Amino acid sequence: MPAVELTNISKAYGTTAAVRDVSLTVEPGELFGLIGPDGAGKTTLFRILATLLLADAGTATVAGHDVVRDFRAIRNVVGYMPGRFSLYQDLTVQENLAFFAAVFRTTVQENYELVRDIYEQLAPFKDRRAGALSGGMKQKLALCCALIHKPEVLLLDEPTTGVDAVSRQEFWHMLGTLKAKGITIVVSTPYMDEAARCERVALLQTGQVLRVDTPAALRAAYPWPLYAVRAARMHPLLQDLRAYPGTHSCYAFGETAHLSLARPDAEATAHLTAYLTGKGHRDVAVTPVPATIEDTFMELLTQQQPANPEPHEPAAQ
Ligand SMILES: Nc1ncnc2c1ncn2[C@@H]1O[C@H](COP(=O)(O)OP(=O)(O)OP(=O)(O)O)[C@@H](O)[C@H]1O
Repeated sequence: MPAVELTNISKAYGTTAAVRDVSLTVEPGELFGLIGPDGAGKTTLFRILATLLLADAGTATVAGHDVVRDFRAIRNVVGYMPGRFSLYQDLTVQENLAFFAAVFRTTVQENYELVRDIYEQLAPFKDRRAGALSGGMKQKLALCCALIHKPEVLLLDEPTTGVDAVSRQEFWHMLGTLKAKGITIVVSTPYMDEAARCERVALLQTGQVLRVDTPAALRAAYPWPLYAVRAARMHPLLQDLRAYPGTHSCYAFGETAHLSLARPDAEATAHLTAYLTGKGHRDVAVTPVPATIEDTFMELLTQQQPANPEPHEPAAQ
C-alpha cells in the first residue's frame, strides 16, 4: 500500500487552475520532494492531503485512508507543517508543544524518543515566545509540533524557505534521521540543492507534474551538451550567447550562464571563446559541466512553451 497516492487530482480557485490532473505515488518510508516555483501548486496539494481542502476532481489516499471519506483517520497519521503561521507566536516554545500534544491527547514525554534530537536543540529556549525565535528555531519547533503524535507521514510545505544556510543543513539532517525511523516524508522546496537530497522528486509547474524521478535520473535525462560560461558582464553575455548560431538554450545560473548546444561540437570551448572575445567580452571562461536537476527542469519548461518567435529565450529563472 502506498503511503500517499494521488489520482487525477485537480483543483481550481475561481478561474485559476492551481492543480491539474496530478497523479503521484509515494512509497512507505520514502523521502519525496515536490519541487517547483511559487504558484506551482505545492501548497494546494499539501492542503488536499492534509484534508484541509477538497479537490474538485480525482481521489487521494494517505496511509491507505481516503482524504474525503476517512479524513479523521488521516489527521491522526499525518504530521503537517504548513509553510506559514503554524505556530502560536505569543505562546512559548514549551506552551506550543504542550498545546499541539494536547490536541492529539498525548504528551511530549510519551513521544520523546521521536522528537529528542530536535527537542534538545529547543530546550535552551523553552520559555521564549515562538514569535521571538530565529527562523531556524521556528522551523525546528514547527517540526517538533508536527511530530508530536508520531505520524506515519510527514507533510512539510517549504520548511526551509527564509531560513539561513546552516539551519537548512541541520533541518535536512533531521529529516534524514526521521526517515531512518521509518517515517514517510513529503517535502516541498523551491531550492534545487534540496531537491537533490530527496530519493525521488516531482517537478511541478503551473499545477502540472512535468516529471517524477530520482535526482540522478533527472540529471542523466538532460539531452544537450552543457557549458558554464563566465565573462565580466552577465547581461550582454546572455544576449550574445542566445544569438550564437549553435545555441539550444541559455539562462543565468548563479554567477555563470548555462548554455546548451543543439548539437555536439568537439571544439565548443574554443569556438565560444573566440565568438565572445570577438563580441568584446573580457575574462571569458567556458567549461563543460554536468547537468543539474535545475537544468533538466529548465529544459522541461522550454518543452512546455508554445511555439515561440524567440526560441532561445529562457522559460523562467
Ligand atoms: N485561496 C486562493 N485563491 C485564489 N487563488 C489561489 C488561492 N490559493 C492559491 N491560489 C493560486 O493557485 C495557484 C497555486 O498556488 P499554491 O499556493 O498551491 O502554489 P505553491 O506552489 O504552493 O506556491 P507558493 O509557494 O507561492 O504558495 C497559484 O496561482 C496561486 O496564486
